[in-house]
Amino acid sequence: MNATAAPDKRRWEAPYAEAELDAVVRVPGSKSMTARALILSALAAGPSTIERPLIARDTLLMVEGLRAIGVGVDTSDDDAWTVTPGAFKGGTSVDCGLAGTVMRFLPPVAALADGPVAFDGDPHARKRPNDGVIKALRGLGVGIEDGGRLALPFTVEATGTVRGGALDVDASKTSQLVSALLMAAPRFTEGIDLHHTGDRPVPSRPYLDMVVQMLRQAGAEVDDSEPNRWRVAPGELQGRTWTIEPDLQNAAPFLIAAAAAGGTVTVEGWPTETTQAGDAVRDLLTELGARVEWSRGGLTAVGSGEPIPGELDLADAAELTPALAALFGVSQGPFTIRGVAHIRGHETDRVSALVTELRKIGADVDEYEDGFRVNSGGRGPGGTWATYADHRMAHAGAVAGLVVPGLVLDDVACTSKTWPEFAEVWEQAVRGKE
Ligand SMILES: O=C(O)C1=C[C@@H](OP(=O)(O)O)[C@@H](O)[C@H](O)C1
Ligand SMILES: C=C(OP(=O)(O)O)C(=O)O
Repeated sequence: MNATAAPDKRRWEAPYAEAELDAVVRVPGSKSMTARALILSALAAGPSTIERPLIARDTLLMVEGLRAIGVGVDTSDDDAWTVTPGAFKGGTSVDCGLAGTVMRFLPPVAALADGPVAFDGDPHARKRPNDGVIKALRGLGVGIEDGGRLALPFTVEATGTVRGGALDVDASKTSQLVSALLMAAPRFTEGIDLHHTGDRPVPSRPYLDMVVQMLRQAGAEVDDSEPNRWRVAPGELQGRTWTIEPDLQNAAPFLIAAAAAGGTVTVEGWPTETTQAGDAVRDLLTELGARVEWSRGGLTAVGSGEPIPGELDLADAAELTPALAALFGVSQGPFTIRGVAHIRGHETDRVSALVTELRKIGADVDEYEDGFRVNSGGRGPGGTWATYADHRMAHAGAVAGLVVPGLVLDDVACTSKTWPEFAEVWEQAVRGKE
C-alpha cells in the first residue's frame, strides 16, 4: 500500500457500545506539530531529529514534498525521523493530497527554490481555499501560475530568494495561511511584518501560538505582541530535536465517546501544558457535565451518556465540531455550535455534511452559516453514515455508532489522513476488557 496515495474505500460497521466504556487509549503524534517540525527543520541551518512523529498520510505527504525540493528526510526509524536540510531545488512537483498543512505550508518554502515547483492534490483539495497563500506570495514578489483559479493546481515560479517585508492578508478562512508565512519568514530577505486585515477573526488561534512557540524554539525572533500582527526578523533557524506530543484532536473523540455511551476513557500521556487546540475538549466536556480528571496515566473522562444542553463557540477548536456534533446528534438537547463557518472549507463542507448525516439518524437540526443547532437528537435508524473522504466525519460516525445500532460508515479508510489505525484502536476501546 502506498501511504501517500488516496486510500481505497473501506466500509466499516461502527461498534455499538453494549455496556459502559472502560478504556485506556494511546494516540499517535500531533499532525500539526509534526508538520511544523518538518518545515522548520527543512529551513534550518543544520540537521534535526523529530521524535515520535505522526506517521500518516498528511505527514508523509509533507515528507515527500520536502524530498521533492531537495531536503533529506530519513524516516527509517518510526520513533525518530532525521531531517538534513539542503539547497531547495525547483523543476519538481508536490502532491498535497487533501492536506491543508501541505498545500499552505510548503509553497512559501518552495518559493525559496531555484526553479518552478508545481502543486496539486486530491480532487477535493482543488476546492479548498488557497487564494490567501497565492495572493500573499504574489504580494511578497513571488510569481505564481494558477490559470486564474486562485486555488490548486498552481506553480510557484521560484527564483531562489523571497523579498518579504510588510504584507496584509485576510486569514479568516484559515489560520494556516499565517502559520505558513511565519515559518518561512526567517529565510525571507526582509523577514515579514504580517497583518490580518480580514473582517472576521483568524480561526483556530491556538495554532498560531503553536507556530510562534516552535519558531522561537528554533531560534527565530518573533513579535506577536499586537493583535492580528506578527513580525519575524530575518535570520538563521537552528536544527534541533523536536519531541512531538500526542495528537489531541485525534484523542478527543475517545473522550467524547465516554460522554456519549457513558463510562470511563483515558488518553495516555496527555500533556499538562500545550498549545494544541484539541486541549479545549477538557473544558468543553466539563461544561457538558462529564467529569474530567488526571488519572490512570493520562487524562480521563467519565461520562453519563446524558450531556447537559448548551451553546458552544468552537471558532478556536473547530476540529472538535464533528465528534461533538455526533454526541449532540444522539443526545436529548438542545445544543448549538457557532463560530465555525471556516470548516465549510475543511476536508469537506463539514457544516453541511454533519447536518445531513445527523438528520439521517433522526436528529432535528437547523443549519446556520457558521454552525447548527440540534433541537433534539435521534438514535436511528442505522444505515449508512457518509464520510465524504473526511477523517473527522469518520470519527463522528464512530461516536454516533456507539448508540445507534447498525450504523455503517461508507468509508473508514479516510482516517489514514491522520491515523491509519483509528478503526482498530476504536474497536478495541469499545470492546474494553472483554
Ligand atoms: O496549523 C495547523 O496545523 C492546523 C490549523 C487548523 O486549520 P484552520 O485554521 O484552517 O482551521 C486546523 O483545522 C488544521 O487541522 C491544522
Ligand atoms: C482541517 C483539518 O486538516 P487540514 O490540515 O487538512 O486543514 C483537520 O485535520 O481537521
